[in-house]
Amino acid sequence: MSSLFQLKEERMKVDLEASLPAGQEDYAIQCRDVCRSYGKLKVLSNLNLTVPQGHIYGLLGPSGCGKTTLLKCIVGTLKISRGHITVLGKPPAFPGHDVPGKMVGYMPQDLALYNEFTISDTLTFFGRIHGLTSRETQARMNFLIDFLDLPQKHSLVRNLSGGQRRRVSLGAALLQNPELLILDEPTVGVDPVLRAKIWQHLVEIVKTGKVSVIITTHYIEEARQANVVGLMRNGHLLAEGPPDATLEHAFLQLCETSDQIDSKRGSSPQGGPLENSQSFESGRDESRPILGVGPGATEEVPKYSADWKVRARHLLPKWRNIAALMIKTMVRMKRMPGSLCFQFLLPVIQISLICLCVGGDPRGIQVAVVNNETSPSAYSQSLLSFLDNSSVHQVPLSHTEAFDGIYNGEYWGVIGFGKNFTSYLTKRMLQRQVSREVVDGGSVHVWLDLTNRQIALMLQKKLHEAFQAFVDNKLGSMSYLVALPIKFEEPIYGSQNTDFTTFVTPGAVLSITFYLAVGLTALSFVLERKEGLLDRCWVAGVSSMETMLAHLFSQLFVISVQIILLLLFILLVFKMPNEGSLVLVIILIVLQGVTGISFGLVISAAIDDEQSANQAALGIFYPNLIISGIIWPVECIPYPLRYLSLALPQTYASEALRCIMYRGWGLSRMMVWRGFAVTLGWNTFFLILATVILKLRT
Ligand SMILES: Nc1ncnc2c1ncn2[C@@H]1O[C@H](COP(=O)(O)OP(=O)(O)OP(=O)(O)O)[C@@H](O)[C@H]1O
Repeated sequence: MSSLFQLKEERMKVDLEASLPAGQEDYAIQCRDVCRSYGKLKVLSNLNLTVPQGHIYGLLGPSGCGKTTLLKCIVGTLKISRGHITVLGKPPAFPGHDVPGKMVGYMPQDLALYNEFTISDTLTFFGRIHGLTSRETQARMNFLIDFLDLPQKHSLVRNLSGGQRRRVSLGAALLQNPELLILDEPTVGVDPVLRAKIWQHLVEIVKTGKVSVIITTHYIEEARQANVVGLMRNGHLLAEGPPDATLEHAFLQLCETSDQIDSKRGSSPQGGPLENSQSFESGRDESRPILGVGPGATEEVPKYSADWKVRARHLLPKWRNIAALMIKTMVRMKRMPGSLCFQFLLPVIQISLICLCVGGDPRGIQVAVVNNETSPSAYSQSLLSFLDNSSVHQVPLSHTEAFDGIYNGEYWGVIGFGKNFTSYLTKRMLQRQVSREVVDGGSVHVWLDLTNRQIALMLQKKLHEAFQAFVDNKLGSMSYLVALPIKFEEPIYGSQNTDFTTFVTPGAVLSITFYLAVGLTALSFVLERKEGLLDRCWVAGVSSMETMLAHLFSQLFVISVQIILLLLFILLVFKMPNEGSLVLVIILIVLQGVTGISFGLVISAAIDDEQSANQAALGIFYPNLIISGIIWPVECIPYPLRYLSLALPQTYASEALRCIMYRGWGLSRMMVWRGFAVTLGWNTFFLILATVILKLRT
């Protein structure tokens, strides 16, 4: 076995050295001592690989050996923990270098296509990102549709078969005629005739010497058409060299050897299978492939540094990419009208339900009335006639029936009048000194079921209002003698009829806008990341900043429509007062929406799957809603928790919105600008946090 390897090693070394020039710039890809782990799992271990310029490099290896991980490191979507990678002469993501960008065509293993797009939309989108003119895109599209045997260009991706989708994905990678093609299993699920055609195309384009290809495949017969083949196992390259008839045999033998070694390592007490990598063959450096060492494996990797101006330009967002992403979002919205209507109407439905169901006066409350006065002209009858009938439903009963009823939960209160109520009340007005019995007999007696505080408070309020109306209308000039010695003057702000709905609405508007923005952002980003779309756009040259800005601008459009509908409803339909500047109201709500978007970005940066993202969004929903003083005033929150409440994004913002709408205040008031300042502070914090998490997680 070892003699076979030695023989092959020497022959392949000669082949490669004969066919490849030695300059650094002649390598499309160079990987030197590359290591990458997922947590404790070491996936790439001191891997060395060289893709010569103008060659097809076939990467073979059993499932799970790290091929996809290696390709992700090469395109730069994953950072390596150690080692060096150069792609077309520079490290991936080097400032001013078009990798990621139009120099690479990347076909990821996941299909990474927008399901709501047509084939034409898909290719147009990637054409825009690569800066192709519409004529160039159209010409390439016609060629690719014909070459890849794709259905009508107006067919929706979601209606295509698995193989057709894979071909569209390959088409997107080939679109801009890149210098380097990185293809992760492009021929899975493709019929043999088309597979042969794809390989023929790859062979043709590399013949120009300007295009290089690295391709992973499980089909050994395909790999024979590559110029160089790399055999990978357990995170390192076992062999690298030109393919020949014994390739399959060698590969199987290498895998078997590696299996035996793995089982020996597995039984050793020292860590996982890849940790002890020195003993593959005694005395052999495992970072060097057995069958051949790609040219330049031992070369020093040069240090790369970029001018600060190039770095600064590299960081600036490209409007072309932002526009392409925004058009993409608009096209997707157009293709999902149901979802768009839901996004527009949901806030209106929510706020309408709040205005209709929260904070209003209870209606039709059953109250037992025990009136021991029988005369129709008695004061008790007159007083009861002033009681608001829509809220309080009076049920005349005997004393026993009334108390049986309230104990059985049939009535919320009992209103009782003594048989001398009228004469005692008159005495209270006319006589200078009255006995306790007269005061007691001239009072309305009320027994309440206080288990429902809102109903009890409403009954008290309605009785006070009825008594005041009775005193004002029936007792004439002497009325002041029985009036309460407390007088509420005209309110400074608000009106006598202000109900709890008025308090709740501004906070509710802010929290609805905030949470919808959180949910939609987190969900769309998590799904796009899960489906590999974010990575694919990134490899096409779209930066995280451009993705975030494009999402922000598109989402602002949705938020604007939501806010217009919300304000129309609360101001015109539910007649909420607005004494202040409508512009300030709109700006504050929009800023809260942006805070929601930035928080959604944090969730999507930190979390990979939609279930966990949903849990995170739901997990903070109720605590934040309750502690922010939206449903119930902050003044009721116990102290340690109140400090937390004041730090939350919606507490001061809700207060500011109430001050603008109900007090007519402007930005010169601390309670107003504080709401804006806290909102902007949270915005900045969330955006920085999302960027940091994204950077740490690549
Ligand atoms: N995001 C991740 N988090 C943790 N482990 C991962 C992650 N992605 C891949 N792995 C693990 O890394 C190892 C290599 O995976 P990779 O996808 O690179 O293999 P592969 O050679 O491309 O396999 P296949 O041929 O089946 O596509 C596997 O053990 C896999 O479970």
